[in-house]
Amino acid sequence: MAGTVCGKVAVVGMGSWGTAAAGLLARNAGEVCGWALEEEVARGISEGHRNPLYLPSYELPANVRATSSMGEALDGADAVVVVVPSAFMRPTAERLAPLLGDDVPVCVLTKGVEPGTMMLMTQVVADVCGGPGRMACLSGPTHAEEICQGKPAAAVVAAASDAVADLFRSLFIAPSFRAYVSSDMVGVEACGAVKNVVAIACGIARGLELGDNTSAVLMTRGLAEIGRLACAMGAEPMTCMGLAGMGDLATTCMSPHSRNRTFGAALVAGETLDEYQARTRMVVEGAAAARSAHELAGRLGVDAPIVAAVHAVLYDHAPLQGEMRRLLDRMPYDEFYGLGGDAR
Ligand SMILES: NC(=O)C1=CN([C@@H]2O[C@H](COP(=O)(O)OP(=O)(O)OC[C@H]3O[C@@H](n4cnc5c(N)ncnc54)[C@H](O)[C@@H]3O)[C@@H](O)[C@H]2O)C=CC1
Ligand SMILES: O=C(CO)COP(=O)(O)O
Repeated sequence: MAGTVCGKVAVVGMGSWGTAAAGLLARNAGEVCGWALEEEVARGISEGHRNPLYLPSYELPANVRATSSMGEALDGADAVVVVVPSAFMRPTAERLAPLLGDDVPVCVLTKGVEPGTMMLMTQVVADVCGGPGRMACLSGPTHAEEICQGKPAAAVVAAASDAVADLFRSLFIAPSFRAYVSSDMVGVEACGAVKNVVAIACGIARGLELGDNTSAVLMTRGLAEIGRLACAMGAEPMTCMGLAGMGDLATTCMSPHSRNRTFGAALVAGETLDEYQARTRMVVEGAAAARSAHELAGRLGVDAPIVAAVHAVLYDHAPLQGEMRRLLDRMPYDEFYGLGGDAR
């Protein structure tokens, strides 16, 4: 029944995931008000209950509206969900800061690492808006296209405060959407950012028609790499085995809905990142994450060969086949090296 958890939730960013998330939240909040960059999106949702640019076939519940005024979206909100692409997180947080009440809880759905600072997305928002204790993140295998169709899915809400995690769990839970809880914010966010890089590698392999064994190897060794990086950042190892790690890696590497995987295949066909993003209007977070994850791996002394290969292809003009060859030519060491296995 609408409105049982809280009165108003603001959703900042009405792209694909913001739109689908608003539909979930509308079951448990009295009112959901989205902030959309595009006037046309705000109008389409408020007047016709559809987002004309992202997932236009999805009819939003009647208690969802949208505005291009951040002040109007935030006015009287009991909770805020932020879901703009990672590149716009800091400027968006700067707009949010003067409008956000001191104790209003904030849940970030964006996946990425800020270049330069190497902050995770909740850390960026807390850095600008203050109140790290009110922050949460939600991550997992949640392609917006399938959430809108009511197909079963699940995610994990991580927060330092149990009360904040419980609030967002209650806000997101729906008959076909399960929301688990965790206190490992670093683990959940690190997994969500780095799996997008592995998905680009899987897309490249698919474009090169390398077959299902290759995809499975990239996913499995990618998960080991995610584990090494996330743990070096302070994550709990088990988080990588969960919805934000293995779960999201699987859907992003296998699903035709994945922008990261599709972009990898498009690269093989000769399309550039800018061309792909302009054509689809959608964000490929793994491209930016490849830069940050590669730099983080260097800073933390973590072996991350798949991230390095994607980085080389995207930013050093390295040939795709050559990077694949380089990965294959590496000496295989202990399968769980860096994760409790021997250093041999
Ligand atoms: N689409 C999905 O199924 C899922 C997406 N995510 C994550 O959610 C985040 C947002 O992605 P999507 O909702 O898919 O977006 P999208 O790719 O569908 O749309 C792009 C979004 O960027 C916004 N935008 C463009 N320029 C902007 C600016 N200057 N300032 C603020 N916003 C601007 C657009 O208004 C639009 O909302 C990403 O981090 C993505 O990885 C996470 C889970 C699922
Ligand atoms: O994070 C996602 C699914 O959980 C979205 O992945 P893509 O950005 O590759 O579509």
